[in-house]
Amino acid sequence: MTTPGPAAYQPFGVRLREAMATHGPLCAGVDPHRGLVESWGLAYDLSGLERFAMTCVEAFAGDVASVKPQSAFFEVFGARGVAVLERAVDAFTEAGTIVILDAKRGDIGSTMDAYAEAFLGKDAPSPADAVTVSPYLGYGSLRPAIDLAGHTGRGVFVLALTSNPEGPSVQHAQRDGISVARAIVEGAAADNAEAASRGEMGHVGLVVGATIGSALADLGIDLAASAAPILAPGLGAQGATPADLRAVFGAALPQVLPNASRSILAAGPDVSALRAAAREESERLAEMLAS
Ligand SMILES: O=C(O)c1cc(=O)[nH]c(=O)n1[C@@H]1O[C@H](COP(=O)(O)O)[C@@H](O)[C@H]1O
Repeated sequence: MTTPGPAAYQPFGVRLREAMATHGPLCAGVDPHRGLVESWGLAYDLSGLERFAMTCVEAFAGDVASVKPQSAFFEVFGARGVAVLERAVDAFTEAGTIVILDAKRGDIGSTMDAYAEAFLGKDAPSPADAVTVSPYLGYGSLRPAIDLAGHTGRGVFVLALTSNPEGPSVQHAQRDGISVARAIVEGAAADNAEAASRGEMGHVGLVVGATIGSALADLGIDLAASAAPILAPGLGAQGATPADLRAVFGAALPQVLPNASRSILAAGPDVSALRAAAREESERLAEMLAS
């Protein structure tokens, strides 16, 4: 039997909706780039990494709807870096802040099963509320993570239309007149259908960059109908603005978690300044959504 995770309380989409209503939609990135760590006056070593991560915990925990630690910047320090990541994830979780771990995993189903257990399972060392996953071994290969997340009140965010310029070469490619990205969105919509029938967001989220311009319309993609929470990176450092969100997402805007990392983290290392930067951005985004 699967030991209930947060599902004992509420499904992921419901928890996320509540957190966004309370704090605004911003998902604050925790990306300890070397340049940022050094600009905070910290050494780029394990102690600097820990200080950076824990400053983010102090600034963001309980103040934003969700955070997204980028695993790569912790993995670069080996097992001890991953231990710092785990401490940060645990601290955010303890404060009730939703953690979307940006690990972008994806593999054949049997291996995906192990990744799912590692990040979302009952015995995971520091389970996240959701994890980013790559569907480029086929959407169906993600089944173990999608199902485990559903059973434990957690979520996945499936890459659909990424913010990088190389993305369209794969994601816009078509088979039988349907783009790869549209097939992924339709997969998520099918997995979220039950939640959608209750008027809720589902547990299968999608990653759609705020930088993609008119791609949704061009590819005939209906994100609103997917009932997917939509993680939208690309604000700030990658050039997208809050105004772009409205143009890109249209009717799906209420499902969008705009993500910004470097543009907010640049306000550190002062905890109050960092917290204020995140709050201001989240308020600006909430106002934009309401207008
Ligand atoms: O999955 C992601 O979060 C992601 C997908 C994508 O299409 N583009 C993208 O930038 N990201 C991540 O979002 C964050 C963006 O950081 P900033 O550009 O500093 O705001 C990084 O952690 C990226 O790895």
